[in-house]
Amino acid sequence: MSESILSPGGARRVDARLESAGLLDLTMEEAGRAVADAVQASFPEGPVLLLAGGGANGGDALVAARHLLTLGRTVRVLAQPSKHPLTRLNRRRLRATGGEVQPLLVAALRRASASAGVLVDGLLGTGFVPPLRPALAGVMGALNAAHDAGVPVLSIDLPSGLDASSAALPDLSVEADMTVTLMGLKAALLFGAPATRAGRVTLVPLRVPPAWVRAEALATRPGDAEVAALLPVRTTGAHKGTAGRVWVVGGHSGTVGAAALAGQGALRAGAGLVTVHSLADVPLVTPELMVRRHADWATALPELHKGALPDAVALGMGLGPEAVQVAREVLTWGVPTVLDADALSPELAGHGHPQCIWTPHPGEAARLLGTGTAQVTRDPLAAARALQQLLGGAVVLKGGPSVVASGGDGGGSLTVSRGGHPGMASGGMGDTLSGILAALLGQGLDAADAAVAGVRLHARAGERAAATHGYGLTATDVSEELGAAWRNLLEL
Ligand SMILES: NC(=O)C1=CN([C@@H]2O[C@H](COP(=O)(O)OP(=O)(O)OC[C@H]3O[C@@H](n4cnc5c(N)ncnc54)[C@H](OP(=O)(O)O)[C@@H]3O)[C@@H](O)[C@H]2O)[C@@H](O)CC1
Ligand SMILES: Nc1ncnc2c1ncn2[C@@H]1O[C@H](COP(=O)(O)OP(=O)(O)O)[C@@H](O)[C@H]1O
Repeated sequence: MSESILSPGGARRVDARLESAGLLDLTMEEAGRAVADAVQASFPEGPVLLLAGGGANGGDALVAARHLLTLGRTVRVLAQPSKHPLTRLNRRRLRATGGEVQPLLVAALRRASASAGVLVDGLLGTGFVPPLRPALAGVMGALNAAHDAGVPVLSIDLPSGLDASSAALPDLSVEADMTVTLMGLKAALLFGAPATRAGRVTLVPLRVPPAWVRAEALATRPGDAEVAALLPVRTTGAHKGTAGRVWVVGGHSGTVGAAALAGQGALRAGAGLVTVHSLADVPLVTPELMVRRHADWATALPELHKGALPDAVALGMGLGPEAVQVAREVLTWGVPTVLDADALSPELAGHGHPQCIWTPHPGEAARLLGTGTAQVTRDPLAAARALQQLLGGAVVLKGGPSVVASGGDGGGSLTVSRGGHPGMASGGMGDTLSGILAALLGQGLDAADAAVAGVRLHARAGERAAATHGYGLTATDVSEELGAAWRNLLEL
């Protein structure tokens, strides 16, 4: 199922709608109950120590405490004073059902955590506005010390101290083993170092009208069944000429492998016929690949243009200094084109067309946007959107996970890919992706669908290959798993 990614502002606007419908109390009840169920399922032993901040995140913790009491757990709650009406109401409800609430003091936290079976972090959620005030810094330090001493930590909505919409790690944040996030995912749970603070993330969608959440979503994360529905389907009469003819334009002295890997990726992603065009000698990594060596691009490109054009092109992988010039000319053909590596230049802005897919990693994205890599990785969703506006077509901002931005009416769409594996951080992995994307374009998908499906296929193949090769994963290993990955997606 597709999941929404919410900004703090978006979450607040949904809350406001719930409040005006008189439903916010019920939603907090549902959230707190889901937290209690998660504690019960994942940390069934020992006393539960809950820390409640003054906002609704603390309110969720107080509701959870009440449900845990009714489940027979030993519960201890340390809470900050609160002005939030629902949080105050739930503090009264907890007391009325026999629960005790004590002030949130560092010394009390240290004492209580020594015997706790699990610590529930309900200090700060999406309402946190950095920088952290010193009073809570001591509490969070003691909480992290308890975690380091072996007490498992479950965070509500997101680890306290993280800015929900940022992939930059603050100086101090809670380190959780598990995060129960509510209504939608948060960027901080998906990208960069903050995501590593969250532990295992479980999304509790809450029974909120889905249209309210969708209307506020920054981006979505499609489920595998939705991705599978995008994949091309062949009739029994399919032949190599109808399964997509792909050209790879790339390779240069010293980087010929890049073009070969893209060709291999295209073949394994179902392209009927794949030809690598290069000025260098490209290794025939697989005999099914066709390779044409040209003397120079100035002669080769007009000649190629006179003949039958392919269904898709992947361009730029190891292509070298002439990449921009070559890309400019190939883009005039109007053929669906993937632009990668050396073809990712700001000089090409305005030269693309709607059936282009641009595939920068964060360093290339920074070069395209005229900014720094840190700025791209701090907010990959904003960077992907800005790249799409600059370049048009679809943009894949690569990473773990990758973001796909595409244009269209109503501002286009942003999606975040699932899965992948850190073993995919090895040279050539992006070349394989370019070949996959070109293969999907060649089989008739439009740029937006090819980007979403291709990125997931690549990630799934990476997961499969990593099960055998771990961190020793190569791009070739990933290519070899593409057929099985495709079948996996269809079987879900
Ligand atoms: N529909 C949903 O998704 C639902 C969401 N729900 C939950 O609501 C949560 C959002 O709640 P929220 O808006 O009340 O904010 P929250 O995260 O508790 O933070 C506010 C508290 O933090 C404090 N504080 C702020 N900045 C600070 C700083 N720099 N340093 C120190 N303190 C700081 C601030 O203090 P104050 O400024 O008031 O003095 C106040 O006490 C959300 O994450 C989810 O858990 C559920 O209830 C069910 C429905
Ligand atoms: N930690 C990770 N988790 C998931 N995918 C990853 C990870 N690291 C790299 N990848 C994927 O591997 C590919 C690397 O691309 P790129 O950096 O362009 O490699 P190259 O230029 O060597 O071909 C991208 O598709 C990226 O999403």
